[in-house]
Amino acid sequence: MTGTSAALTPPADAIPPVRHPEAPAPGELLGAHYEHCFGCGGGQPHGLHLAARAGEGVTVTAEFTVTPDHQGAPGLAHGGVLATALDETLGSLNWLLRVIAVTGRLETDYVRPVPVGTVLHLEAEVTAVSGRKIYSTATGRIGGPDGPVAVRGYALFIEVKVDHFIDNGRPEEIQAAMSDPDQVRRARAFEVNP
Ligand SMILES: CCCCCCCCCCCC(=O)SCCNC(=O)CCNC(=O)[C@H](O)C(C)(C)COP(=O)(O)OP(=O)(O)OC[C@H]1O[C@@H](n2cnc3c(N)ncnc32)[C@H](O)[C@@H]1OP(=O)(O)O
Repeated sequence: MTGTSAALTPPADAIPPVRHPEAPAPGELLGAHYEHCFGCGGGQPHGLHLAARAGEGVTVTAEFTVTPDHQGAPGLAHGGVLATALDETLGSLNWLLRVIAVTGRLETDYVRPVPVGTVLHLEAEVTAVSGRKIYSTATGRIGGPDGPVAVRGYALFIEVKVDHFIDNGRPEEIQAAMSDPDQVRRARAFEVNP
């Protein structure tokens, strides 16, 4: 069974997404937006280390290798970890819009079990924008980029100001991220257009 709730159906007056003119070129790796992000950061030994690449329009592709650290049942990926991979891939789309946004709602269909050692091939696209609301979908395939679908995700991201992070994040990490001498890395920690 598949499908999404009404909250994930764009309203009639939603508009198509507009790729930012300075978005990374199709084929370019996006890189980690924050070293300590569980989804993409290199500083998380058991994280997903998901690598996303810009596609055409407002689309991305990404890969994530399931390791023994990501198990739920013996030899199988944990469903929450797979949701994280979808969330991270969907979240990276907002970089192509150059909008700061957080996940408001994420729905997931689990279609096939995903064994440890599998490379999950993800693709995602923004389907519509309505004010602060960004609607997007993703699929994760196994056995290759054209292999069978194992997971699907549907999300609503909500645009926020950088204050969302500054006001709500733990001060230690906020201070550390803001005092990073690298201006681009400092901006991307908060997913801000540098
Ligand atoms: C290179 C890599 C780059 C970057 C790559 C980055 C990848 C990151 C991937 C991971 C992303 C995350 O995990 S983000 C972390 C997980 N998410 C969070 O922590 C968010 C926690 N929630 C919140 O802070 C808040 O609820 C917000 C910001 C989402 C919304 O609060 P708000 O700003 O007060 O806005 P609010 O008025 O409530 O909502 C605005 C509109 O959205 C709708 N709305 C809000 N929430 C929902 C919802 N759950 N389901 C349906 N609709 C919703 C409202 O009805 C309203 O519609 P209308 O009345 O206007 O029609």
